[in-house]
Amino acid sequence: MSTESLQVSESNGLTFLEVDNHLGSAKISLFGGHVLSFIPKKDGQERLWVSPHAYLNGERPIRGGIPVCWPWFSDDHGKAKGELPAHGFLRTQVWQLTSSSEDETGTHITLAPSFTRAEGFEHDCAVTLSITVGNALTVSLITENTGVVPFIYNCALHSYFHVDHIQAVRLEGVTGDYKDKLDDWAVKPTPENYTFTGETDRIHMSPVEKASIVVNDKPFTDVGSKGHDSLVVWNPWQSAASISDMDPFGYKHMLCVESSITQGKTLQPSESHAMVQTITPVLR
Ligand SMILES: O=P(O)(O)OC[C@H]1O[C@H](O)[C@H](O)[C@@H](O)[C@@H]1O
Repeated sequence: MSTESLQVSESNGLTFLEVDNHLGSAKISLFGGHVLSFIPKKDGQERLWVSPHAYLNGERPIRGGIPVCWPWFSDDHGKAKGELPAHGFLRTQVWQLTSSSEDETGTHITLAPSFTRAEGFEHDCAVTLSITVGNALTVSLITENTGVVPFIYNCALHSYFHVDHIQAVRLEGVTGDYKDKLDDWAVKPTPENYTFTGETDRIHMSPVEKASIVVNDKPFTDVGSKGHDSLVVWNPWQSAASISDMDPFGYKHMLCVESSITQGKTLQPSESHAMVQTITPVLR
């Protein structure tokens, strides 16, 4: 069965899915099950950011787009930092395209990773990434316990959003307290006027359903989340200079707003859970 809005391409040993329908276009790498681009047709403006220095050859996780973090977030795997891969082992493996279809709402794609069991997480489960490219981009990360004992996992859709200039950005809709990774996890109230003037690495513990990225006082991208327990906000600022796949000024054009489960989600046998991020363009 063919899906006319979907083309497959190869480059540097990686396979990409290129989606182009009457509502939007997107590019997805099977390495990492990783969305790289989303351009809604209504305004033709890219919503995601990929570093010009990203490794697009399978050597490293891709810097930008929507990395899939699972079954742990960051280095929260219970071992010493560096002993296991940061953000888990899905973003560095080749995924399979398991289905595709199209209708008037857009193109629907499902992907599955090659394996879900590795050092640090040895449970029976199935993971599916379901992507719809339409007026909005919807990405659902579904985890199912296919075994006979409960397990606990964390995850994130670690989206890098394109912004014209980080100093012209305000994040709206985020409330409650956050844990500040840059200040020994001190708990602080979310600023009322949420702007960016330096390195930022925060786990917001109120699972707000909609955050809005406002650029030059105009809403640009809405980030909807469901099935999450937190929202991570990250910009490396000038420490981007020490990240090998970013350049020193890369931080100016990106903001990570990550729909996340960071407090541990328990799944009983046969239970499944979907964490969903919806990226909706706001027309100017
Ligand atoms: O460099 P990576 O492993 O892709 O992680 C990039 C970033 O991801 C998250 O946002 C974490 O909160 C940050 O502490 C981390 O630096």
